[in-house]
Amino acid sequence: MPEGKPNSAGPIRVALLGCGTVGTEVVRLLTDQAADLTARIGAPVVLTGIAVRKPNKHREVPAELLTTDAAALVASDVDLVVEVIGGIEPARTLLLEALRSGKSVVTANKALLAEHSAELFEAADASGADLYFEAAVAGAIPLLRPLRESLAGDRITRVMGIVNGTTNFILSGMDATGASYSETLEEASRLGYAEADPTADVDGFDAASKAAILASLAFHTRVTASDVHREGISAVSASDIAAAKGLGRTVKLLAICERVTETAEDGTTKESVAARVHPAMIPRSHPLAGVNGAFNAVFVEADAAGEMMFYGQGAGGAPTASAVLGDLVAVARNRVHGGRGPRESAYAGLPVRSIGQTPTRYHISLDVADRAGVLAQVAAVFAEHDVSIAAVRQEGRVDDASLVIVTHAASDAALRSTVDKVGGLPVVRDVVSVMRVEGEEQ
Ligand SMILES: NC(=O)C1=CN([C@@H]2O[C@H](COP(=O)(O)OP(=O)(O)OC[C@H]3O[C@@H](n4cnc5c(N)ncnc54)[C@H](O)[C@@H]3O)[C@@H](O)[C@H]2O)C=CC1
Ligand SMILES: N[C@@H](CC=O)C(=O)O
Ligand code: NA
Repeated sequence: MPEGKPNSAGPIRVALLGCGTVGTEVVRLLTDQAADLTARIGAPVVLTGIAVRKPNKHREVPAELLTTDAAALVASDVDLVVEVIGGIEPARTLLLEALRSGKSVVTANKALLAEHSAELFEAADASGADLYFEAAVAGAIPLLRPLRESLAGDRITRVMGIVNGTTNFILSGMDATGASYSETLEEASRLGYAEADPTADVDGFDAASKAAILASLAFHTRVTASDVHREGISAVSASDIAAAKGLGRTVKLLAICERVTETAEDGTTKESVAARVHPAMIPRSHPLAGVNGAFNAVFVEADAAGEMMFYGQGAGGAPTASAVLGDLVAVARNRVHGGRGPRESAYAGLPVRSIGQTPTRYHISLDVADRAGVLAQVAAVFAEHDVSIAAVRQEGRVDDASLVIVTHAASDAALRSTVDKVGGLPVVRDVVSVMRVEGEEQ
């Protein structure tokens, strides 16, 4: 259907690709809320087929709609394709096919969007179809629509928060009850929070994809997952959590997307963007410290609006399906009444900086010999590498002591070589914990 042309012909015909945790809930909401959806859209929604891989698996969905031929379903007479399969292929090929033939797409697939949004948007533009993906970042929380639409008149400078429910569930469990990493991960999978391969969660790939999507929207620049510095939580130990607690902090996996403005000597300014995902210690008084379980929370800072916080359920079948349905209604309304949602906006084309160019603060906890001069030796190594110390705490025990150091902002490379050298000092028994620090005054 050409762009903007209203569909007064009848119902909105929808194909659903995938029927796992999210897909099942999408079908439930479409069924339970059919009358309200019809009233809100101005036309009934008809689910014409559900593409699955295992048709004999028990599901609470109409069996007669199931098909294993996703390509044929996409090629059939539908207005809208909802994709909740996940992963790159076959989702990419199916959605390109749908968009090229003028069918609008709603997807929750952050992995795909963080790698292939350019070709997906190109295909959507060529046919005048819509591409909506609110569920792809922070589950139920309306975040992408505010960035794409509500804040389109402002200048966003920073987007920072917790965007992965599984890792937040694990870290808050470790912090609150000392629960083990593996037990909590199993529970997160059972509750439908984790990705099909939970490595995507714990190694930070999922959060990095989300950071790429957020940075692209916030800074009108194409940022892909490979542009995002990524560290997961698999190296976060019970000692890190204990060290954080001892300092009135907690550990969270953060996604941080920043607009960086540098002023040259001649007064000219140069802008770039930086995006990173890593565990960080934050003060327990910080609003993100109280975000527990599978909840997500994201701060957005913009020049005119100031600071905003978006909070809610970031994972799980029903919360994610809520976001999918919201997009489905928006796209269906566009079909019924004419018009089209926003296109990709990558006009700014800002360069993306590497983490090496983005200084951060660090917490380092060392087991050291309890003897005079240890602090001086350790401090000398920091000075030698130009890593400035902001605070030091030393606690003596009978024959050894712990030394906790918090640095001022330092580059990743400088910090790594400092820690390597400090770890080799004869007076240092063990480097107990090294972690970035966020959310405090510099
Ligand atoms: N579970 C959650 O909390 C959230 C998930 N998402 C995203 O939503 C998407 C779906 O996630 P879940 O429902 O949790 O995953 P899931 O693994 O529970 O469901 C995916 C389903 O797709 C099926 N599938 C795989 N290949 C297929 C194919 N070729 N044709 C038809 N079906 C196929 C699988 O058998 C599975 O049943 C993913 O992109 C995920 O990243 C986004 C936000 C939250
Ligand atoms: N696996 C993801 C699901 C939602 O995006 C998460 O844990 O956040
Ligand atoms: Na969302």
